[in-house]
Amino acid sequence: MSFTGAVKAFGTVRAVDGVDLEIGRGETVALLGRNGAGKSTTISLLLGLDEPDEGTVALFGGPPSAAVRAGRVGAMLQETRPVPRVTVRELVSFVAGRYPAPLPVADALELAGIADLAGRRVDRLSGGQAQRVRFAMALAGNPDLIVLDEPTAALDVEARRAFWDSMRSYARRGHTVLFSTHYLEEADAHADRILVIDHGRLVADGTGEQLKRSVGGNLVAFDLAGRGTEGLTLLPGVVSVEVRGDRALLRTDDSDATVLALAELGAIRGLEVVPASLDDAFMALTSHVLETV
Ligand SMILES: Nc1ncnc2c1ncn2[C@@H]1O[C@H](COP(=O)(O)OP(=O)(O)OP(=O)(O)O)[C@@H](O)[C@H]1O
Repeated sequence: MSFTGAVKAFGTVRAVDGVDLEIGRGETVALLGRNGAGKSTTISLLLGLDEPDEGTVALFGGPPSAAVRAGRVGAMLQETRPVPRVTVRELVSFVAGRYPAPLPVADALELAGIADLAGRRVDRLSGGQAQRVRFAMALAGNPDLIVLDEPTAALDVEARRAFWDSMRSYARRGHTVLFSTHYLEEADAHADRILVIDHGRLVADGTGEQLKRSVGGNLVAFDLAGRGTEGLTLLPGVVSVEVRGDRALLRTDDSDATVLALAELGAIRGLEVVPASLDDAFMALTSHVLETV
């Protein structure tokens, strides 16, 4: 699949703002971003539910709508209205029947971990169960590509684990998987490749390790104790500055130099130096340097 200079705007909001992207067959890719970053809009373009205002989006070498019509794509989107009075098995069978070479329904239910719910009515399921039914619907056609928009949003820890196991088994069969998430840990644990999107732009593309390395370093935190944040971005080593309550968090690629400079300023109350975590890496990629508060 590819995006070439893709733009999608809603009024003045550029939800997708010039994205260039290639994803190969068999990759498991996470689309990572905060609320409103542009993940769902990217997915809509990919599925042909929306047209780009500029640029192009291609899926299996043609327009997304053609790939979807040919049954090559399965999707699990955030909002799907429950269909009353049908059972899980009926619903998944119905979806499978619209594809040229579907999985046996029992396999789709098994893969999604809901074999035991087959006879239950879909409008009487818990949020987590309904989520897994949507996953079974996405798998049902045995598509080459499966697209999952925040697939674990309604799941508890146990169900999440089961979900990722299922997703992995599906990916191991050689299928391409693209999922969106807010959680870097999830992306790192379950994707070969992470695309970080912020304000509609791709700000990083690589493995979890690569992301950590590219924005690594340390975090130096201290109590502001009422002082301002002016000039902190200019201190040696400092890459970005964030303020949480009365604490300043400086991301630095030279913590020794940063700490020495802070000491000279007398700004060492509650000083801490910790290695940047994956979450810090994500913050650094998607938060903007604060000059002042
Ligand atoms: N149909 C629409 N009309 C107007 N604005 C929209 C529409 N769809 C999305 N937007 C705006 O485009 C931006 C990107 O939204 P999008 O839903 O793609 O983000 P997201 O990363 O999926 O967020 P979330 O994690 O909250 O689902 C947001 O500012 C959103 O308000």
